[in-house]
Order: sequence, then structure tokens, then C-alpha cells
Amino acid sequence: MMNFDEGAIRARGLTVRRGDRTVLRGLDFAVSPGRITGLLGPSGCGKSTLMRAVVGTQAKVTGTLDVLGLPAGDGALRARIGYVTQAPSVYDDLTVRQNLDYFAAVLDPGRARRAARRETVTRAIGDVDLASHADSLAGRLSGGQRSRVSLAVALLGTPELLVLDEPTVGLDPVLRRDLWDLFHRIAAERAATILVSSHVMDEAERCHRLLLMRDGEILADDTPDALRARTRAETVEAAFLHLVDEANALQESAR
Ligand SMILES: Nc1ncnc2c1ncn2[C@@H]1O[C@H](COP(=O)(O)OP(=O)(O)OP(=O)(O)O)[C@@H](O)[C@H]1O
Repeated sequence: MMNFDEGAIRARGLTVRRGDRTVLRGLDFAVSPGRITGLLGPSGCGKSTLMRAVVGTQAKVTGTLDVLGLPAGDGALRARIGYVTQAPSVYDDLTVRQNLDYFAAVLDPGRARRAARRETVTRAIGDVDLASHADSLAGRLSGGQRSRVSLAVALLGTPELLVLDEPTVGLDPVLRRDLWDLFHRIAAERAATILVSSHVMDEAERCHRLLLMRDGEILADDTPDALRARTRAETVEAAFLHLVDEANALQESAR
């Protein structure tokens, strides 16, 4: 376990209700600063809800949740966090550069900031490897390219924390590999903390640390190596299944 007090994200008793259901049940965890933490688990286990709580857009959150030393949702965090939702949020009738110019103007407004914004936009386009498509309409891009435009938007403010909700869903293996290389570059070069969700277990192997979730609870919080060693499994997927079986057996014996 990492030192809880040093966590870029720290949760104690984090509980979220959606409608009449409790979808996160008293979670305790910390996310290491400057590392890539994978949030993995089956569809519906609560990954997006946890991310929404971290970025401050989720209602009915109880317990303690600190992000970069401030309570989640604090206004001062807005410029320090980049959030990419599952659906790419880009304007189809604008080019890649126009999309980024627009979001950059929202983040850093004013005529005096024009040159700085141009530089930031060009850097973000380069970061996601879309320089050759900078003047293409977003609506004419492939799904993977559109996801990368969304990621570029999140990178505009040079965030200390990036929260990425299933950024590789629907992408081919080459694009997935390229995006993961990019996440590693961002974490290494900018010392950014990345919380990234996926339900593809092979992506777990690319994370420094993992939070494995099931049914609104955290089954494990560890490195991929430690998880495999602890469960004597060859892959993180096998380790996850082992932990699920263990949790089911515990539940059964408690009945
Ligand atoms: N608006 C809502 N009202 C009530 N319940 C909701 C709402 N949105 C999601 N839920 C429930 O909350 C639970 C967690 O959903 P969440 O989207 O966080 O899961 P997830 O792990 O991100 O799933 P996926 O991998 O499919 O995106 C699910 O059981 C879902 O049915």
C-alpha cells in the first residue's frame, strides 16, 4: 500500500447514491501522485461514478474525498484537472485546431493571451499526434482521432491530474498502444497523475497501480506485479477472477 497521506486522491468512506441505489459503498483508497492508476472492473461496477465524484460532477457523495489536497469539487481544482468523458466532447463542424482554439479561449481568455494560446494549442495537437489533421473537420475524423481531440482538450491547461474515462474503448490495438504510450509520456514528462478506467484487463498491465472494482466496492489496490504474485496468477485478468471468487466465497460463508 502507498502512504495514504501522500495520495493525489484520498478517499475515506466514499459513498455515492444514484437514484435509489448505492453505487459506491464506503470506499477507502489513495491514488499515487505522478503515476498511472488503472480503475478496472466490469461494466456497471461504478468506475464512471467514482471518476465523476473525483472531478466534482457527481451528486449525493458522502464520506471524505480529497483531490490534490482540496475537497473534490473545489473551484480551485478546475484548472488543475483534465477530464475526458466516455463520449468525445468535440464540435463536428469545427476543425481540430478550431475546437482547441475555442476551449483554449474559455480556459485562458483575452486578446493579450492570443499568442500563448496558439502555442498551447499547437503543443496539445502535437501531444496527441494530430498535427497532420489539424485543419480537418472533427466530424470527418475516425473514432480514435476524435477521442484524441478530446484528450488534447483535456491537456490544454497542463493539468496535474488527468481523469480519463475509458479513453481506448472501440480503438484498434495500434491506436490503443499509441494512446498508452502517450499516457506514459505525460506521466513521466509532466509528473502528472493519471486515473484511467478500462474494462479491458490487458490494459491493466500497462498501469503502475490498479484499483480493481466490483459492484461498488474495491477488491484490490495494488501494483500489477503484486496482484499477480499474491494470487499466483499469470495475468491481471486471472488475478481479478481469483479475487472475485474469493469475495464470493466470503459472502457465501457469511450467509
Ligand atoms: N443516472 C443514473 N441513475 C441511477 N443509476 C445510475 C445512473 N447512472 C448510472 N447508474 C447506475 O450506477 C451504477 C454504476 O454506473 P457507472 O456508470 O459508474 O459504471 P461503470 O463501471 O462506469 O460502467 P461502464 O463500464 O459500463 O461505463 C450502475 O449500476 C448504473 O446502473
